[in-house]
Amino acid sequence: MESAPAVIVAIDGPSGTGKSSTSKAVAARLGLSYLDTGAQYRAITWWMVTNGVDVTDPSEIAAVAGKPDIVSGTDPAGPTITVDGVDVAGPIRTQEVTAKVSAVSAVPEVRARITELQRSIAADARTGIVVEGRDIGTTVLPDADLKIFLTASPEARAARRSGELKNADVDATREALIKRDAADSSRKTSPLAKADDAVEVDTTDLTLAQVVECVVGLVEEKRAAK
Ligand SMILES: Nc1ncnc2c1ncn2[C@@H]1O[C@H](COP(=O)(O)OP(=O)(O)O)[C@@H](O)[C@H]1O
Ligand SMILES: Nc1ccn([C@@H]2O[C@H](COP(=O)(O)OP(=O)(O)O)[C@@H](O)[C@H]2O)c(=O)n1
Repeated sequence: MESAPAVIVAIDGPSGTGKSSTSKAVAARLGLSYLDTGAQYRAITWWMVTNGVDVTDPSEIAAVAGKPDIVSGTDPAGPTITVDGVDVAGPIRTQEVTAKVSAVSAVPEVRARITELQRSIAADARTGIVVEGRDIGTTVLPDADLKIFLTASPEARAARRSGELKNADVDATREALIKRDAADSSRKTSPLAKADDAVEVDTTDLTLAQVVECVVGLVEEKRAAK
């Protein structure tokens, strides 16, 4: 029997809409690989900060964008991320990296490098892959079999995020999210955007389990039609 063709799923949307949790669960359920592209942009930002690069200067960022070696492990049960062999899963989630990542990810040389890495990881995924980010459906994998664009109200997103961070103030978290989304949506090179052929799912009043069911159903429909 021939094995099923690889299926490529792109999941995009603003921060806190449930991309990572949904993508991991869908990939695990369907036996697919999983790639968190936000973690890659956070990793290159962490490297810039650690190496004293002035992240307010795009030309300084561009000049060293090719230096760090970023490797992503794509098992949805235990995704990993290293920079030059160092495990950075923890350090990439600090407030400092979160505050600086939009500036670094807006630099075209950074996007070109990370996009190439993402495409090669997707091409290597034997059974297929769920790739989550901001520009996967529009730019990185425009021929994906299924594109999902997750949304949720800023209040729901801030409540979810501040639930994860100890002592986080919901209002401050909401303002920070809105600011980062605005930066990500307004940059020139491949901004956060819904692809014309993406299915939009508003997760404000859905549980994570409901979102996962919805996406698994859509992937299965696409697989059946392949
Ligand atoms: N539909 C949902 N309802 C409630 N909480 C959710 C839902 N989806 C995700 N979450 C929670 O919200 C937080 C942010 O989700 P995450 O998947 O990291 O979002 P994103 O990757 O879009 O930033 C996590 O703590 C996650 O468990
Ligand atoms: N495909 C992507 C994914 C993330 N990013 C950038 O990386 C940042 C962090 O992404 P993330 O997915 O870890 O963010 P959270 O929503 O998890 O907080 C975003 O705010 C964007 O600036 C991007 O530019 N393109």
